[in-house]
Amino acid sequence: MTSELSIRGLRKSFAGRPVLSGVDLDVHAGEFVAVLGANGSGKSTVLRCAVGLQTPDAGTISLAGDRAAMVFQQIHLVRRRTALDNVCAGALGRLPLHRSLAPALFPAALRAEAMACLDRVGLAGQAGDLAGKLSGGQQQRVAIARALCQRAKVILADEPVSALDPSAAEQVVSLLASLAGEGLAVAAVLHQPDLARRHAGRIVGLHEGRIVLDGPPPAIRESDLDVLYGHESRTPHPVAQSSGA
Ligand SMILES: Nc1ncnc2c1ncn2[C@@H]1O[C@H](COP(=O)(O)OP(=O)(O)OP(=O)(O)O)[C@@H](O)[C@H]1O
Repeated sequence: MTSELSIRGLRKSFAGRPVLSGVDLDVHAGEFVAVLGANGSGKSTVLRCAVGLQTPDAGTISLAGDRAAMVFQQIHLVRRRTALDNVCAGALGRLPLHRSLAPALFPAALRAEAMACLDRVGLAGQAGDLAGKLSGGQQQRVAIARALCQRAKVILADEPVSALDPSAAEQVVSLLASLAGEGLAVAAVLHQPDLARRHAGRIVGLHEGRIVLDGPPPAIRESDLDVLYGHESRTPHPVAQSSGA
């Protein structure tokens, strides 16, 4: 398995308080990793460092491709633009400036690519709808299509379903799993262990800035999750790293 994202010895402190204390994590092509952990355990900081939104104090982050794309809980679409225009925005960084200034100037090839991305998330039929008129789940799928339009091989999603109802959440997590099935490397911070168990190939648990669980869902015991979320005082029993790391 190819490691598309490789994190080694990641450390980060805020105002002298350690938040990450040496995180090692690989995410491979074709893999959907769910990152679980209590509030404040450092999950978002790992993803934000991986995508370059935070600067680590120490450690290395290696990407096989040239970038990772990020999907957030706050979806950040331009509500008054169509779904298609929003997806095109994922490609703005690689357009010449004069082509990027307004949607009417976007090249036809980009529109076609954005359409294909919308099709991958099951929303080709909503391409012309204003983003602000779509449901929350549809908006998150548009944001995922926008990430696909960045042509990244790694998609990192930070609580992508925390604001969605259970049915939309299921759909979005299932979509992330299917994109991994197409060969992308996908990691998502989730606060829903049941969704992680149903859809992820691997669960990684963070506790006080360290990875303390790492394995396929059947290897993760309920008691391990209890410890992760602070229902028990002992540290979780570590699970062996999945193959290929
Ligand atoms: N930019 C920042 N400045 C100061 N402190 C920060 C910053 N970003 C994160 N922190 C702190 O670092 C700790 C870990 O934050 P992080 O967002 O990574 O945790 P998390 O596991 O994603 O939590 P949650 O589940 O609540 O989103 C928290 O105590 C948070 O307040």
